[in-house]
Amino acid sequence: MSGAGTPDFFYREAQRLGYVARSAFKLLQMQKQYTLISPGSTVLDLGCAPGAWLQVACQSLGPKNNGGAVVGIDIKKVKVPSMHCDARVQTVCADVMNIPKDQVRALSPKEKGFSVILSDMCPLVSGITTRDAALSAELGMRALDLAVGKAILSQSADCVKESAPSDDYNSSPGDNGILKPGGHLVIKLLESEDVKEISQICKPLFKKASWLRPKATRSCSREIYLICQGLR
Ligand SMILES: C[S@@+](CC[C@H](N)C(=O)[O-])C[C@H]1O[C@@H](n2cnc3c(N)ncnc32)[C@H](O)[C@@H]1O
Repeated sequence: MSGAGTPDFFYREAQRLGYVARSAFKLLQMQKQYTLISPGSTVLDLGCAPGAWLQVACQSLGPKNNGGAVVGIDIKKVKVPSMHCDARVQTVCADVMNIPKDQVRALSPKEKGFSVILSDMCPLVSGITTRDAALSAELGMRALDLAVGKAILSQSADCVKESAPSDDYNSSPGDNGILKPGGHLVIKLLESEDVKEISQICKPLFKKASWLRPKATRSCSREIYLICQGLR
């Protein structure tokens, strides 16, 4: 709903087209601009409730005989929407900050990892701008850690900081990510100084990293998406 209590354009469109939330239009715009999901993609959707991105991701896989899979994780229990989703979509209720990486990998087809990782996770907004941005950056860094693994992340973070390895990214050699080479990663963040640092960490890891503020973003929101394409 819009601020005045009247449904806005994207809310009405979501209702008309059978999407469970207006956020569907954010992923639809990303698909149109970047074609992140293709027939046969294996998609991990972090923070998937209520399920609009699950719907768009499944639609983007095309007909069932193209194969592919969509796995959603949310701290809330999510029922797979009946519209626009099929048996290729499954959801798991878990805290992404705590679930072991191997457990997430085990959810991918043949445990081979994912070709697309989407994070639309956001913290419960307190209204304290710096606190909300810091929590959002933590969720974003966790998505990046799941994607590329702490080993690679610590190297890239050290290059950015030009300092000793950060304790946050201490790694073991076997700590690999679950995003396949060539894969794509989307991270939602709330604007702050931290987001610049996250994009600096991502740039050398991917062929391309760009920012997008989708048209469906509410004007009062500070959210912005980092679109990372083609894991090296
Ligand atoms: C903006 S909503 C996602 C909307 C979703 N992309 C859609 O289109 O339906 C953000 C979600 O992130 C989830 N979330 C926040 N922190 C999380 C965490 N640590 N683990 C799992 N989910 C989390 C919230 O429960 C919430 O459902």
